[in-house]
Amino acid sequence: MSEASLMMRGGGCAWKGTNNARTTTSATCENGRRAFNNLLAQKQKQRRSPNATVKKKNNKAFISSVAVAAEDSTQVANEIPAKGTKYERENAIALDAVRIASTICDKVQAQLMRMDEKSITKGDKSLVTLADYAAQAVIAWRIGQDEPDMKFLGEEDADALVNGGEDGKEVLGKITILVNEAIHLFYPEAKELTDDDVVALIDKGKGEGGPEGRHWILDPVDGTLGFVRGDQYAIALALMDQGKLVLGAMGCPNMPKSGDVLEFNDAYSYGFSPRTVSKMLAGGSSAKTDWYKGCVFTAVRGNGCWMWPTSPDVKVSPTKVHVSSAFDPRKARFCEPVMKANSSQGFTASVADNLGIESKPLRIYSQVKYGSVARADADVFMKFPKAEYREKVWDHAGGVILVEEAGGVVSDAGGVPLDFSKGRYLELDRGIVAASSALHEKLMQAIQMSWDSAAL
Ligand SMILES: Nc1ncnc2c1ncn2[C@@H]1O[C@H](COP(=O)(O)O)[C@@H](OP(=O)(O)O)[C@H]1O
Ligand SMILES: [Mg+2]
Repeated sequence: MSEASLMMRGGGCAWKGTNNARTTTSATCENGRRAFNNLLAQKQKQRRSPNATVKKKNNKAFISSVAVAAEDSTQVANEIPAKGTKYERENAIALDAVRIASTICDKVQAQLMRMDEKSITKGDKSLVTLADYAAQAVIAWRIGQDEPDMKFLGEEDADALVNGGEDGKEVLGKITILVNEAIHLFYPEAKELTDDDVVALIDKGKGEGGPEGRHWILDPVDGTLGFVRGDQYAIALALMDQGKLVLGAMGCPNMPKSGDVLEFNDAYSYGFSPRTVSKMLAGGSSAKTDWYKGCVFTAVRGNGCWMWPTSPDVKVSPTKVHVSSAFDPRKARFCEPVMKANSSQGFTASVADNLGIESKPLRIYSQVKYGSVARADADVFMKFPKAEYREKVWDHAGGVILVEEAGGVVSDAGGVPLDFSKGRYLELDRGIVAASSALHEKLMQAIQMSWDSAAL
């Protein structure tokens, strides 16, 4: 089906769940919006007040990075993202695909929070949910409408569903319902998909990648742990052409529009736990007509990084975002994984210390961290996994190009850019870092100092 024959229904993106689900979701959204606004108001009051002493040291860096973001993130008159570039069509497809998938993730995350659904443990002990499978299927479907012969490398496959007996069948049935609902929300005329169609779409992700030709790379729900905890997660899509990343589209349905509330540590000082706040924010962002959370970042090589509202119903122009222009590492703010098991927090603390960073780390689940660096909520991202851990391409592809196009540098700990053309895994020197080019250079020196004094 060509793009022209896929009719998008104008204006109607409210989720068509059962009445019950709808009422609960909108009540949750209303609470979330209220909690968000309260938190933001307190933040702003604190910033305005000359007597504000709470976490002053941390806030210095925080205020400077917010100010830089406000200054640099401009709406560029007459500039339309990706227009006239080689990947203009693919950019539109990727944005659309991620937006459709976001409606699924929103719905499933709200179900998980109400305990109407559960996560599933895969053979390798990692978590998966209905949303991981359904989001991969709709993204494969949307790309396939324009590129039936696409090559696709995704995190999920349908083996456990197909070989899972009655349980597998039941889960697959639920996924098929989610997939059809989401597709029809955007394309009411689209053909109803069967369970077999959905299996075939999920399994398109079994591609191997590599240096030749074009490959779409997808993590349908990156940061599944954040997702099941009602926290941050990302739908991370990228296109690689002849071994090079050329496009990224990353949905962050729970990312606050303002970086203020991303501040994990500070949430405690307002009487909310981060979990409470994010639970209240979870779900429902695609049905919004205002914009207080949720965004999709897109980037085409050479065309900058852009931030859009998650829902096409929010009629706001995309904003071009830039990495922080902070030059003094002492004012910098760094972000890292929440889970100690995924990155050495001792090592990043030592690097931060060498750089003179004064503020606490911003701990965020998933590739939302790359989005945070791209729009200058944070100045630096660091991840140092255990030596035996092999990073997968889909865990970074969508996010890396966003930071690069926002003016930043992403590399391994030896300063070498990441190579996504080697199949499903990345070959890395120790860890991954992202920062503005000015800070990246200093970061490399600080890592070496820490490395020399204490090996991981
Ligand atoms: N032991 C480990 N060390 C480093 N990364 C790990 C890991 N186990 C899982 N991960 C990866 O870390 C990702 C989550 O990133 P973060 O910790 O920054 O939130 C996971 O993505 P998924 O949740 O999509 O599987 C997974 O790919
Ligand atoms: Mg992942």
